Amino acid sequence: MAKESSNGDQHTITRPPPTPSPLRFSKFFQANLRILVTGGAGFIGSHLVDKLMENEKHEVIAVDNYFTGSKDNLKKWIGHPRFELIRHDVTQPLLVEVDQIYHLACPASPIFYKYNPVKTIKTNVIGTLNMLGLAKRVGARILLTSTSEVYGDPLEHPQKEEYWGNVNPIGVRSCYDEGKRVAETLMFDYHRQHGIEIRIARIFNTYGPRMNIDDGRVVSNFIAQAIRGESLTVQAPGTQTRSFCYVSDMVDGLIRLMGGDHTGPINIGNPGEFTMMELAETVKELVDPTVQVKIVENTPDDPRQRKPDIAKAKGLLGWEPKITLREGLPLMEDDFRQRLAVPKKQNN
Ligand SMILES: NC(=O)c1ccc[n+]([C@@H]2O[C@H](COP(=O)([O-])OP(=O)(O)OC[C@H]3O[C@@H](n4cnc5c(N)ncnc54)[C@H](O)[C@@H]3O)[C@@H](O)[C@H]2O)c1
Ligand SMILES: O=C(O)[C@H]1O[C@H](OP(=O)(O)OP(=O)(O)OC[C@H]2O[C@@H](n3ccc(=O)[nH]c3=O)[C@H](O)[C@@H]2O)[C@H](O)[C@@H](O)[C@@H]1O
Repeated sequence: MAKESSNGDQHTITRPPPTPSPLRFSKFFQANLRILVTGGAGFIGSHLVDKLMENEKHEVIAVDNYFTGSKDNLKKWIGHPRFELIRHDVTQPLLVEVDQIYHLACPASPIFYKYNPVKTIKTNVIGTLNMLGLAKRVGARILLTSTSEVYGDPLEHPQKEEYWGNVNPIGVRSCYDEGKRVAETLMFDYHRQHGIEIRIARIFNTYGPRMNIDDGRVVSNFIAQAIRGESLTVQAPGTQTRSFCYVSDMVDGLIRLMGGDHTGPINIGNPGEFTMMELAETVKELVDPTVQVKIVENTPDDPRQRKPDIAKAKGLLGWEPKITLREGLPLMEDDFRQRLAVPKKQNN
């Protein structure tokens, strides 16, 4: 049986999806949807859990090894009858009965994914294989949170989903960007070979409350530095660009992608593009105009520019971001001030 994929593109399915068990089949119509979120104790994962739990017809299972995530992010759900938290490493097989899988587990900040690159690539490859095996066994739909880093240091700008990327296969970032590229390949191979229902989101830089204060990513670094009265560390040359998406917009995009008819990959991100120097100046203006900005050394293979083309997300999912950077940064500042116990000065 050959059928076109839901995107109407060249991806051919060779087998129909596995039939859900009779109990789960009836549940689709009568009872709760059981949803697994891997990496559920992390930054995006915990916001996604919050949103999924708002629907009383959802049961949510969060799985995490707490490498970069924390139980604290999920504390309001622990003990809730529709919620379950499992300490588990996705590089090991997982046996649960679920209807949907949001597969987020993977360290995302460059300083963390470079800390143990072999573990990062195992998480991307073996972790994704395990979650696809689970999806195959139970007939669940699975969504992978891939990344704009699959475009590497892009030679096309803005980046469309059709662009194949410019990625260093042996660099210090490869455990992450090549790891996610293999994860995407595995998703499509399971889709074509076994008929698994897949969804792939290519996420562009996302920020918001609950990021680790010492996460190392640029927005969390600048906000924490400005609150502490330290210099903002702009990595040279400072003209490199990124496009920043607020976390509630991201979660909305992921849920629409999971619920829709399109496999993706689909870019989910905010097309507003800023140089790192512009970002530093904006944080300085909003948080503390007296802090200094200093140029520090950069790390190898840092992409020079990044901006999503979101025509597919708009057209196929009816999604576009709502929160601008100037609206999102103060929401993150409030959260960081609370956690750092540094109230805003009256004259700021
Ligand atoms: N935030 C972004 O800007 C961004 C951009 C592109 C893609 N993504 C992707 O989104 C997902 C979530 O990113 P995030 O920003 O929330 O990062 P995060 O580090 O806060 O969350 C990742 C979570 O995965 C968990 N984890 C890591 N390895 C694991 C393993 N082997 N087994 C089980 N759990 C494991 C961590 O403990 C953490 O809770 C990641 O897949 C990341 O690649 C994020
Ligand atoms: O969106 C994505 O696809 C990827 O984006 C980020 O990777 P990166 O853009 O390198 O994120 P940051 O570490 O926040 O760096 C962004 C830019 O800020 C600069 N930077 C970083 C930190 C800092 O203190 N100062 C600074 O100028 C970096 O040189 C870089 O140019 C995420 O960390 C990845 O998980 C994600 O997959």
